[in-house]
Amino acid sequence: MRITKTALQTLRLEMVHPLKTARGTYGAREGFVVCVEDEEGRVGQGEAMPLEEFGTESPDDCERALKEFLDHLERLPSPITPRPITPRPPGEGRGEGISDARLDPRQLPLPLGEGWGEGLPTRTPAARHGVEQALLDLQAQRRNIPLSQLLSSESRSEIHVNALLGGQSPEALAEEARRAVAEGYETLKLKVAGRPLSEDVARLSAVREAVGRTIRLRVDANGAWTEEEARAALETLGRYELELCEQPVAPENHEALSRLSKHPPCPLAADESLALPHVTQHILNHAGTVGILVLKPMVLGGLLPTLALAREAARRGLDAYVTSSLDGVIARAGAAHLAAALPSGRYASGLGVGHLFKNEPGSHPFRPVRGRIQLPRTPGLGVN
Ligand SMILES: O=C(O)CCC(=O)c1ccccc1C(=O)O
Ligand SMILES: [Mg+2]
Repeated sequence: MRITKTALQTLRLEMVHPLKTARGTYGAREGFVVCVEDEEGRVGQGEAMPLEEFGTESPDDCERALKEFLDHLERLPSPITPRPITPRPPGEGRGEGISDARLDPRQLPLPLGEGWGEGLPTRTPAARHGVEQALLDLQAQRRNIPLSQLLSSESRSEIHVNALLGGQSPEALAEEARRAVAEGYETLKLKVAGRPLSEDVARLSAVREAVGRTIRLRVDANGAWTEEEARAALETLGRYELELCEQPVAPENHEALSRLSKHPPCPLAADESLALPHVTQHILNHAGTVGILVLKPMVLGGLLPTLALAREAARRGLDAYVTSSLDGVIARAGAAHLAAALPSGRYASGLGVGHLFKNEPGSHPFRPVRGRIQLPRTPGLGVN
């Protein structure tokens, strides 16, 4: 494979209503679309949508890094020859499109191995994500298989997604929750914390009352509770039967996560913590810190490093699910292919956010229907 042409475009995503989280309020998102073309005229697409407060580079650093990556790709003296993907022998667990050895950063099948320093895979994870995704799209197209199949030969054909409830008042939330359930969603997610606990109790109880007991409810505190607040909040909110809570306390505070996990009213999931490599290592090495990882490919530096982390987590008995970081269709499409290729599909993915954007394309395969995304069977990413 030879890259004959590359292109970089800016992408601005306006939100219909600002999304309020305990970490900040998002009115718009800004990033880049990367295109790479091979010698036969196929085009691969990737997205870089930095989210600095979640540990990615700034938009300026992202743009600089993208230009460097693309310049490097165009100047490669010899064609990139991705090594053939060897199927795993039967009886060795899940079949893997990409074998574990090739997920080692130094063995990446793409010319993106450099820049993996200490800690984070790269100091510019969003840029790396964009370029890697475009190259993977191209690679899957050349092999005539969907991206999910390139990532795992046993990828699932559909994934479940959660509805993200953006409402503030109990009434607005209850209405949104009813609509989501009527549409077919079985898992709902609600942002909590950053407000008095009594408000969150009223909000959660309104949602639980609106949807009944069979619907899974997850909450996300975005790291805003102190350990004591988290203990009280989880105990109180836990009465409404929570599927899990994302990031109850500050990302670096793995001691608090471990203590909270001792008698948890619901399972705990690490999200922002995974932007801190030493905390991720701690979580992997110490069973019982948290049971679930929330994987954001944009923060983790791409689909392959994220898949490597998910497999490592599975080997250590941890579960994981994929969410976007409020990305555009291209990045969500990549994340959906990845979600289909994860070792476990037990937890719904956080990829149902398209309706939050003003300029979301009208019809595409990654818009959830009845709370599910059917992965397209077309080669590559499946986005035009
Ligand atoms: O999980 C979802 O449904 C949407 C993703 C989401 O909540 C999110 C979006 C942007 C930044 C952070 C987060 C988060 O999960 O904390
Ligand atoms: Mg979260």
